[in-house]
Amino acid sequence: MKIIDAKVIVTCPGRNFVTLKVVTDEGVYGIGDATLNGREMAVVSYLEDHIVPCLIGRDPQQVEDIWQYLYRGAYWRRGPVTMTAIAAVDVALWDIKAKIANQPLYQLLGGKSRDGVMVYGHANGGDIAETVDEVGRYIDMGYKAIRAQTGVPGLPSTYGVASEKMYYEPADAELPTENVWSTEKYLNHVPKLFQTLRDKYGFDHHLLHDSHHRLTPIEAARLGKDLEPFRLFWLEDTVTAENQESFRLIRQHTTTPLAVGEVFSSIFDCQQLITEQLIDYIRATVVHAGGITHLRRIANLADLYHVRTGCHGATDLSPVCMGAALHFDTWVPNFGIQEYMRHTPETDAVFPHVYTFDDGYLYPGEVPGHGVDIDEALAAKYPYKPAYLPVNRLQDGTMFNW
Ligand SMILES: O=C(O)[C@@H](O)[C@@H](O)[C@H](O)[C@H](O)CO
Ligand SMILES: [Mg+2]
Repeated sequence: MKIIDAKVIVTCPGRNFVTLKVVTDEGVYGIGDATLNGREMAVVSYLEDHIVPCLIGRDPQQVEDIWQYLYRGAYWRRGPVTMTAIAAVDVALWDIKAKIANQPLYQLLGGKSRDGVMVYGHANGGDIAETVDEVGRYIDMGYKAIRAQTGVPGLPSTYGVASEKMYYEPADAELPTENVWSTEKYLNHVPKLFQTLRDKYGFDHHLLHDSHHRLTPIEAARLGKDLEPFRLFWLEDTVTAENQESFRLIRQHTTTPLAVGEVFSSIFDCQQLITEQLIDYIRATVVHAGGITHLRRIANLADLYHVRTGCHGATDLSPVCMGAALHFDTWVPNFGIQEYMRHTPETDAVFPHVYTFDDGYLYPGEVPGHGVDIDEALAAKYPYKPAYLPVNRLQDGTMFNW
């Protein structure tokens, strides 16, 4: 079997997605997500100009060898653009391999470790009252785990709070919008949200929160301690994790479980966090961390250190990524939870899929492959539309983390 074509499909059904379709001489094809929110066209070029020419003529069944070729052969290793491009190839090849085997992808990874994949949804509100109502709505939809994000008094905007409740889309402008941030206001407010949530709903549901890279280690330690009475499932992205050692300080002060890693692109981004047990959940996912082949390596390392998976699953990761991640989640022994920020009906129409949601769990489906396709004709109706993620400044104008 040989790869005879590999095309990059850019579509924007409400937001941009980049998809790689790998076609073989026997008619079987596989698809992979290559979406990097706000930097999509960098991955398009990396694929079209530097990877696709190297794929033509290769045997698509050599998933590992092609991964190694694209990683070691790049010379300039790692980084989000490189690893997202490699991920798209990897997922497409796993899709082909499972179709050839006439098996759902999870069977090729080692079979089911669980029937359903527990997911968490995103409840958000402009203030505590609205956020509490939104959490109630997710409970009514059957979710066992809900992330709660609320507006902060005195701040015009904050991460994770949007007018559109079901489909949060942060890439909101053709050039980056400038948000304003105050850690002091945020730290004073968030504990009140979780106090109110626990008072109203008790402890029968998992609650999660995302600080979105905006704290220093000692601030993260303070927030973790303040939230301990509310027993969060996890507190996410407290501190940017380029300096993995900085998580030692947080760990010394709080038992609130820590999650990090949605921006990680390789095992080296989290090796110390995992081996020193500085985190409880690793958020890396198939589309940005080198595909299933590399994510398995991360999960296997994490398993040795009691760290569980918590794959990223925001709206800007396409249904192709979600489908592949669900097969990974169905297999991985040290599964924690899967993020599930739903896609719009427009997006779902471009990416027909067999995965289903029921009572707080996602199910990958039983068709051969990862169970997601792309309607190329429909995709062509939605041309690329430049969109940037916002940037963040402190109230004195200092550039900060978004
Ligand atoms: O945990 C999350 O889902 C967030 O951190 C994301 O919404 C993130 O902001 C986006 O994926 C960025 O494109
Ligand atoms: Mg996050």
